[in-house]
Amino acid sequence: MNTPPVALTIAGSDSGGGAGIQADLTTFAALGVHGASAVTAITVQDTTGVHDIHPVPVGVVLAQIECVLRDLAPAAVKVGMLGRPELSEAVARVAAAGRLPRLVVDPVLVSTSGHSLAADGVVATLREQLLPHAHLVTPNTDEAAALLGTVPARSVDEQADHAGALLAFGSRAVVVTGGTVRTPDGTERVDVLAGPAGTVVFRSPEIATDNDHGTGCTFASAAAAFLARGHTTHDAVLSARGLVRHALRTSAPWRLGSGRGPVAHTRTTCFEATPDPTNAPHSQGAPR
Ligand SMILES: Nc1ncnc2c1ncn2[C@@H]1O[C@H](COP(=O)(O)OP(=O)(O)OP(=O)(O)O)[C@@H](O)[C@H]1O
Ligand SMILES: Cc1ncc(COP(=O)(O)O)c(N)n1
Repeated sequence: MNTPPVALTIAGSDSGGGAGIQADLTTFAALGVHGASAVTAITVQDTTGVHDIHPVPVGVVLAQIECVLRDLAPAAVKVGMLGRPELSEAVARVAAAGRLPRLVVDPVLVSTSGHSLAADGVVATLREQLLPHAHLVTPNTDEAAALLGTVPARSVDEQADHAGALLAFGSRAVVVTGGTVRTPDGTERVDVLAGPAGTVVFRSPEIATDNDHGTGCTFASAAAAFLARGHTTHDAVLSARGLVRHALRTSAPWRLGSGRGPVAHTRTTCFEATPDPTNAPHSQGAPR
């Protein structure tokens, strides 16, 4: 049996298992990637919300990162909740030293349940210190607006403008997720990828579900896992969308918890076997 590629997630723990480290590790496992982790914070969290946050000391987070980098040589790294500007700065220093390969940055600021997951100053340190070293940045429309100091995109064109504007902070590619467009046939979900070779718009029908806690973490960690497996940025984004859509469809009828339930990370192993005609890019010019 071949040795699996390794991916490292630097993220917070979600005790409810829907987002954060728990979503990342189950997603890595579903994609045949060995998952290593550096826990940045322990959140007291369930499907109804975030009830408390206990930050892990910066030195302890760095020690976890160091020993994983030394021993396991990850092929890709995903960064989620950092929570504090001093931790963003510390992780950015490791990235600036060129030690975080194929770095996927999910700029986690607020949970689906509406709780702040980032203190003042995190937006500025992400933008100025971490983003320049990222291979791919995966903000949703609200996070993109916060990073740009503007209001969330209201159209696909504005979403594409925001993705392009975020590229100016120095990352190789940016995908702004979570746009919605109403058509005569219903609502579509739109993600816009901008990179060195142009802009690609992905549009697919919305999947009706209350179980969407953790979509952003699952998307970003799936993209990191596909990059670790050698996919191009465009193909990693396309496949990550496919995985999230499969997870949303599978869990749509489930009832887990009394709030917004988690997507079905555990049922994503065979999603590649099922071609998904609803997941295709709308325009060409893919970043490589
Ligand atoms: N109801 C849905 N139907 C189809 N696709 C969805 C739905 N909800 C989210 N997605 C997709 O999930 C992926 C993650 O994007 P999303 O914008 O939800 O991240 P996020 O807001 O950061 O998530 P989180 O809730 O974890 O913060 C994107 O590809 C997005 O299009
Ligand atoms: C530890 C942690 N990391 C990230 C999120 C964001 O995910 P969501 O927006 O789905 O709540 C979260 N809720 N908790």
